Amino acid sequence: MSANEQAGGEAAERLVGAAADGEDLAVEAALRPKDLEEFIGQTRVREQLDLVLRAARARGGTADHVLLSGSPGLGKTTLSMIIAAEMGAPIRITSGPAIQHAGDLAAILSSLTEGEVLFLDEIHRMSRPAEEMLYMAMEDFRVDVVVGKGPGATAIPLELPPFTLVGATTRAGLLPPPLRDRFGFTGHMEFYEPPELERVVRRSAGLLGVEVTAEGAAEIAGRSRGTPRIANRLLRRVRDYAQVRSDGVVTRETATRALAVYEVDERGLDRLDRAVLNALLKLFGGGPVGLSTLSVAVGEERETVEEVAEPFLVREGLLARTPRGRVATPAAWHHLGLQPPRSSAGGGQDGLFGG
Ligand SMILES: Nc1ncnc2c1ncn2[C@@H]1O[C@H](COP(=O)(O)OP(=O)(O)OP(=O)(O)O)[C@@H](O)[C@H]1O
Repeated sequence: MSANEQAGGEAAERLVGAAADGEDLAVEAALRPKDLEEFIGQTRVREQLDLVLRAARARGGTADHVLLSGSPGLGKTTLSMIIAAEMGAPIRITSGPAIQHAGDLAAILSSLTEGEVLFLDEIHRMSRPAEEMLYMAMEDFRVDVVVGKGPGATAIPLELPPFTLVGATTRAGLLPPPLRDRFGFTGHMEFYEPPELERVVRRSAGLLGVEVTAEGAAEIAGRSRGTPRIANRLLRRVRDYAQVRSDGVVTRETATRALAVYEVDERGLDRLDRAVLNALLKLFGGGPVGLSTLSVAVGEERETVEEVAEPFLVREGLLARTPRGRVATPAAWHHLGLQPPRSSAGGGQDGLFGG
């Protein structure tokens, strides 16, 4: 298991981790919007996709291949299902890591029906030979199936029905250009704004039969790190709290109390995030400090700090990665209610953050 996967696994266990955990998988199907109209936010991608799909429908053809990039939990799987639904087509779901041999991909491709949507999650993690087979399949709707080995091996061409590939990746930059170029449309999914997440929370509460006030939804939305999956997960934990400790209604107060129990603060930071900031501010005066030293101080693996905690802290403008080490921003001091020391306030010292 790579450091990346390990960190991803850790993330899945966190209440604010963006990767899906077992409970998410069980309830997500019920919470997924079924068409573009119902899909909240992502205005640009939604409008662009709407045009692509309408045009394909008007031509009576199959939609172009679509690449969706963006962090986990932003709705890539949901959008792929919507694409299939809008095209009135069935969908087949698989992922890059599940396709280790070109033969695995050939088996899937050869069983597709005309117009079917093939959703390939984590497309950047496919094996090289499978990737090369995919180039031809995407462009010419044809694959060469190699039979036999060594000098006697022969390639048997196999015609495929036209299909739509929807590829999803957290890192579009990792895709080889020949693969990227074969997608007719690329949609980049952004993190959601709090009002959009508020709508996600209210919609999900409706589907789960949970009563939520506008303030309650806003409180959960503000702690959801721009991610619908996290918003839905926090909603379920707040619902539990509301059922056990109050009258079942999710208000601002129940949300605040429940998320205090789960150690998710008003900005969506959890125990690990705060431990990193605390160490950086209290032990190292705001930095700069090296990643290894910081990790030892927190009692976590280097990879956990770097891949699980830091990306969100950087995104939130609380921590900066500089050539000299990790540095806290003035916002970090403010968030933890601490006063930056005048002379050694991390970036303030060298004017990185304007003193
Ligand atoms: N725009 C949206 N409106 C409402 N709910 C959404 C939206 N986007 C995502 N969700 C909800 O968030 C959950 C996670 O979405 P989804 O599984 O599509 O994310 P993903 O990007 O495919 O994640 P991963 O990369 O981990 O596979 C789903 O339950 C879905 O209901």
